[in-house]
Amino acid sequence: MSKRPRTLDSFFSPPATKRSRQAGGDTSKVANGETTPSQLSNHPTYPFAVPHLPPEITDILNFAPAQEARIINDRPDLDLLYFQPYIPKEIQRPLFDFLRREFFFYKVQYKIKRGPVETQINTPRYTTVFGLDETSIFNDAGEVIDSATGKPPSGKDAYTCKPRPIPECLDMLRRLTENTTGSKFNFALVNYYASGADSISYHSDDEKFLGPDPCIASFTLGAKRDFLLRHKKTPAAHPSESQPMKLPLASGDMVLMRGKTQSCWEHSIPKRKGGEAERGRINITFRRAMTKGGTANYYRYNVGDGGVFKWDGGRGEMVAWKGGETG
Ligand SMILES: O=C(O)CCC(=O)C(=O)O
Ligand SMILES: [Fe+2]
Repeated sequence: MSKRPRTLDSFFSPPATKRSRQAGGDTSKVANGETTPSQLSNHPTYPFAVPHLPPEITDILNFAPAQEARIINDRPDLDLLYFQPYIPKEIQRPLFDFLRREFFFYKVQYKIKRGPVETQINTPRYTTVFGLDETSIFNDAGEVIDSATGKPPSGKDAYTCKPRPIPECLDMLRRLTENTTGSKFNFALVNYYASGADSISYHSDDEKFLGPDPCIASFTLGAKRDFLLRHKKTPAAHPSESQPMKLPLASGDMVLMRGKTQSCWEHSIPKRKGGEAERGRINITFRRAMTKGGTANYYRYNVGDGGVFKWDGGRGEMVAWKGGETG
């Protein structure tokens, strides 16, 4: 476990002593009815601190997975575990509301060049990311250090992005997922699909920096959305290339994609008109990146260089965060 990123919660958090309710203080109920200031995860790379999950959620999250997994491996090269659900029913909504309210999100834009043609891409969903690949860890002061030498990576080994530790509220789910699956994860990617117009097009998460046959755990909270899977094109033209498999992912569900799923299949969340999708959906994927290239890639495409967005409960939408107040 020495190579896991640290969350620095004890370093930056207020003391855990119980106090009476303070005006404007960040409070959460405890079992005996008293309130205590929420503990916070913070780091110089965060625009604002992220509270720990309240005990009403953690007490029940500890019972996850709520159901045993169904194995889906009856199509060529496909290997999935499908937990319906993984997150217990009582906390699906509170956990969705908490994560949507407390995270900072981004709307990443970038250009791709195919031959002479440059195309502007506007990512059709909100994203955010936390984690650090296997070559480095966070020390107790929150600095990135080389996993082997304990020194800050420098020269050609230095990071050009600013890696962020996984906040405790997500790290608890990461640890549970490691226990359930026996796999290790050092990255958490978060997508927020605000409406049916938000989507992710067909792709596979088969980058070299994840190593061969990566194992990826993918959680749904909030609105149900269809998850489509199709086999990549082959000379044999499998029926699974033209007839995608559809999993209607509901709040609390988790799909573990493993084996040859990434190398041989693609997946997507297509756009949908109206209905439940308008209520918003959070997707969390836990992954394990092996090289610095993975860290650079994940921050480029999930944080980018644009502004911060934060959920505005009054307006019921993500709004550009002005800085200063942490809502
Ligand atoms: O939202 C989902 O369920 C899928 C997200 C996904 O495929 C990705 O982030 O790579
Ligand atoms: Fe994906």
